[in-house]
Amino acid sequence: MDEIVIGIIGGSGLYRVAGFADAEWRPAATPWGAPSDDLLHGRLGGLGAVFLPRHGRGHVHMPSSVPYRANIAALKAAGVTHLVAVSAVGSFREDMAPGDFVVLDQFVDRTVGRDASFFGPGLVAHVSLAHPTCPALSAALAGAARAAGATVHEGGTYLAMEGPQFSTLAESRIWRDGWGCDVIGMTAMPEARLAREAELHYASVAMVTDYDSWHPEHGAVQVTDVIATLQANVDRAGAMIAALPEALGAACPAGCDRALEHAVMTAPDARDPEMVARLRPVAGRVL
Ligand SMILES: CSC[C@H]1O[C@H](OP(=O)(O)O)[C@H](O)[C@@H]1O
Ligand SMILES: Nc1ncnc2[nH]cnc12
Repeated sequence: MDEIVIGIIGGSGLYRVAGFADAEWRPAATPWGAPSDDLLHGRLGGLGAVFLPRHGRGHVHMPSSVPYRANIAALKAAGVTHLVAVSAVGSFREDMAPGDFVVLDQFVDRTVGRDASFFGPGLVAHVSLAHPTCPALSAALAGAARAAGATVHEGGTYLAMEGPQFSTLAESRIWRDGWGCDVIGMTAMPEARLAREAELHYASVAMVTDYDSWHPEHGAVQVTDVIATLQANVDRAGAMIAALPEALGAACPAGCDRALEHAVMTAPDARDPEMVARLRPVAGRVL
């Protein structure tokens, strides 16, 4: 296996991580602009590690305006091979309670108008997204979350809504009762799509903060509930991240790092040279 570099995208409430050795914030630039913030480079349990707060320090980016492509491209360019996304979610399930961690394995995308691919006219590619997360990294992440003392659910379907408003009662009921989704948030898409295009091993852990709007015995979600639960969980999230290097080990059986192997459709002589140059930082391996 090539040298592992762990990437962490911190969601709402997770704007910094403690425990990185040799930590240094450094700016980054990509063909898709600047990422949400500088990247925190360091070492974690002997491995290279890079942290990026999805909304920026101080929470300045809306879910709709997070520069998702720049974020994934900057992490890839920083050498990240294994990417863990952390996010806050509402729960559609009684047994996925506030404070619990859910290691996601599926996503339903209800976002609109976000830039969801690195590819485009002049360089067309179609990766598989049937299994959007890396099974080996997800198992390691679940182990790390357990080691940190969290109640962990392995597997869960995340409904990605556009936001920024929370869902109506009718929407909440459709996604829960009709579509069978487990949790809801506003950011995992297009992040998961782009991680796959960038051939990263990708795993996503959702921290449940509320029961969205459907639960008859809980009031509809308010941002104050989300923040209160996140504040109570931030140390646990930090402990999970610290435990990750030791939990890693099993080789990926899914070939996440070769996702582009047969994905590019555009004939070599029909490719737009500018697109090819732009794509090199994320897809250079197959171009
Ligand atoms: C602060 S409540 C709504 C906000 O929280 C989640 O953020 P993230 O996914 O980055 O943890 C949700 O997606 C919304 O952006
Ligand atoms: N109920 C909810 N809906 C969307 N995003 C969320 N983030 C945390 N709770 C949420």
